[in-house]
Amino acid sequence: MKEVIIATKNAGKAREFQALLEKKGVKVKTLLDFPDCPDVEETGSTFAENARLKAETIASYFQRTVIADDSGLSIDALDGRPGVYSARYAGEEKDDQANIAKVLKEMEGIPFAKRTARFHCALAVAVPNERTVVVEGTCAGYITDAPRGENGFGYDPIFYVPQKEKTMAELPKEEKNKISHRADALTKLEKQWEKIMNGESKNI
Ligand SMILES: O=P(O)(O)OP(=O)(O)OP(=O)(O)OC[C@H]1O[C@@H](n2cnc3c(O)ncnc32)[C@H](O)[C@@H]1O
Ligand SMILES: [Mg+2]
Repeated sequence: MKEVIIATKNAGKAREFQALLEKKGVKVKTLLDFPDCPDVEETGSTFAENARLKAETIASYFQRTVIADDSGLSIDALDGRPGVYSARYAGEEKDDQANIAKVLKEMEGIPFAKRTARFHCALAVAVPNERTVVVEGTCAGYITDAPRGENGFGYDPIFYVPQKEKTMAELPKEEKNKISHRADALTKLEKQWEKIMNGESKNI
């Protein structure tokens, strides 16, 4: 079975990539399998820049093809925040509960119709010494006024998906994986997938 390294230390993302890529017959390794792997500082100002930074650093570390995911939540009423700071919105500990609490506090009193938001996912595919490819996916919804559901990770319990009438955390994982920003971004790599798996990104 072919194998790909996803440059993430986020266990929630790791589970989703495992499920999404299993369907393509690809085995996923993540940085959770390589505890000595260096941390990459996310100094970019966009999801795309950060995804590229993570993918290129880790591809050069392993001298192998690596895919990185930089993602987050943009809320219109908060001028796009938490945005690229989604993981650390309430502090360096990357605490999902604290991040959710901070968002809900900032959204107090805002009516449902103005609680529009969007998940973003940038995926960067880096092959050592070749051109990096970056694609982006999104998923639109609304911020609830309280968390609901146990599935998923991160901001899923407060992200309401109107076409499902549920929060992302109330959806079974198979359902999330059909509509998520991550699934949308992966679709955009569909045509190049064979080349990526053969490490030929310059020909993409
Ligand atoms: O950088 P890596 O190691 O991949 O892990 P991370 O958790 O730091 O990941 P990001 O820098 O991309 O930050 C993304 C944050 O956005 C949130 N997020 C991303 N995708 C999400 C999803 O599908 N559902 C809910 N929240 C999500 C979640 O809080 C993440 O911590
Ligand atoms: Mg990160």
